[in-house]
Amino acid sequence: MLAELLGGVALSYSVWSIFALQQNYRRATSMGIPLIWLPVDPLNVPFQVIEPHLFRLLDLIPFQLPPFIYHLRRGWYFGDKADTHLKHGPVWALVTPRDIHVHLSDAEAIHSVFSRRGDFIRPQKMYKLLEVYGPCISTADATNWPRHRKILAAPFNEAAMGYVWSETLSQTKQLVAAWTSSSPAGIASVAKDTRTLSLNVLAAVGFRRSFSFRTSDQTEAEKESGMLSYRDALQLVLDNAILLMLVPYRHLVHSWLPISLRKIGRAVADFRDHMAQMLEAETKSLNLGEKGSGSLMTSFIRALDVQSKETNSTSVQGLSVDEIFGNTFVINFAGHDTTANTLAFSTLLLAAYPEVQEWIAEEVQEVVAGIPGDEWNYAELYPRLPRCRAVLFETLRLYPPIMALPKWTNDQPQSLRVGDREIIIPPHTSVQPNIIAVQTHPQYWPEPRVWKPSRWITAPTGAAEKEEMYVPPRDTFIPWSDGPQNCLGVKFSQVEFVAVLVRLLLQHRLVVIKQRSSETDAETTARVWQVANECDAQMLLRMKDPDRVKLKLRRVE
Ligand code: HEM
Repeated sequence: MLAELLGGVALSYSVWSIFALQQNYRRATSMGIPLIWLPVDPLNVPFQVIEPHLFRLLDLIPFQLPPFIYHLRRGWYFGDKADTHLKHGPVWALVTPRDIHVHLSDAEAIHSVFSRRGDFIRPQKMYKLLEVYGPCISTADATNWPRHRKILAAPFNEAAMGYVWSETLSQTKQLVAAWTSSSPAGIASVAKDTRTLSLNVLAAVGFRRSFSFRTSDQTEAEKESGMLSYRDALQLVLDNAILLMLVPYRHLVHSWLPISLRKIGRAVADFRDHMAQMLEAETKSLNLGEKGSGSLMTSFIRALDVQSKETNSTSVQGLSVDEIFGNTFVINFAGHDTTANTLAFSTLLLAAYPEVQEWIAEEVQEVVAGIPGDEWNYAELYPRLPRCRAVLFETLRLYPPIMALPKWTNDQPQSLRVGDREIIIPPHTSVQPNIIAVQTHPQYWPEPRVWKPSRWITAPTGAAEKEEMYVPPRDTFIPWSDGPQNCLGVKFSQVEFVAVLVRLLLQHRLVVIKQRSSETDAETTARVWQVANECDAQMLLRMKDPDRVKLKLRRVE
């Protein structure tokens, strides 16, 4: 009986799929671009659940599978780079029973999509899952997004960047101390340590919660007033973000649940309590006419104030308490693993290429020469470190945390110029600027697959200080997106990254621990390269197993 029922469901689903696929294919044909059909949509949730298991089986099949299988694998963008665009051109589409997904690698067409916010909209329904604590900038509709953006952007100013700089230097100093005293087997986990560093910087800068650095082997949870500390609660929340996006946290506190799930539920509740306490303390301080802590929270509460003062106004101007909580979470979510993963990729690559470390150290030594560490001034030093920024840019070019951005046409057909053609994209169609493709396209980048930070420095003069950053053609480098809805943390992540490199490489070098004494330098480099390029994409691009490479930090005189 059950088998018959399941068979019936499968048959109905197949019939519907064939019918819907045919309809979408007909709609897509009107664009006159190359089309690749898929039997199931990559965004189909049940498919997403079975996808990793399915591919574990498919990978065992010894003969060639039909070509469409390739685009069903999650994170296919990373291995593909610009290959599908080189085969089919700057615009092509995947057609599925559910939708049409247009992919773009033409920089000018991408620019047009980013600039026309009302024509190519952010699919806010897809982002709804981010509302763990409340509505936020990423889920706001077209009317509300400018209000969120204005309030959130205000505190990302130069004063805050100075704080990012000094806090990162202090965190990295502690990281260097921990790494130089690691066991002969090497640093336990570079990737976990860069996550800790990134979280500590966010907590301090965003929310004035300062924590000392601790390595991945120091696992004991800290308590604050009987709750998990701000950092531990947030870490657990972010580590389990995908689960929390699927299961509301109020369902994770029941006593009959396994302790591991209840712990997550507790952490979410504790983090909410921390936010409520911060809100109360900041409100009190502002009501007393004080300046507040100067954190993001201070800024948000000022916005809350605007709203309550304007009760006669019909239009909402500030943020509600739920929106403050929602945005606090989303800033942590958006700023944590993006930066941490980029630091992890760069650390491994720098270790694999000692000559790049020397190149960076040369710049750092020239710039900070004779200035004591506690007087390294952000405004003076940061602009004079283009080589450090070059390492960040080159890493993001090859390893962008978000590989393609989902945009959607509104309820009207949209015309888009791609090269010398004008195409008409049907309403409600997914249009994806293919970030990794445009950043690795040989039309824009020579030796596109080579990690070469020096490509970002123009007219090297030999004197590191006189060098300038290369500015690539518009929208050929877009890891932070572009246009009005670009990343709010662009400068934040750049300042943090540069400060890490300055502190790390001024007097130390990263060294890969050889697997055997006969391993040559070329073999070591190839091994690290392989680990850095075995990636998966859960929500963001990340290395599958970075700890397979063991590093140590050596002091140089
Ligand atoms: C290397 C580091 C980073 C990368 C590559 C990155 C990338 C991106 C991208 C591609 C978007 C656009 C997403 C979309 O349109 O769907 C975005 C948005 C955003 N990012 Fe970042 N990000 C980074 C670091 C940060 C940091 C450090 C923060 C905050 C401290 C941050 C906060 C945000 C916020 C709030 C948005 C939403 C902006 C809006 O909707 O108006 N990001 N980021």
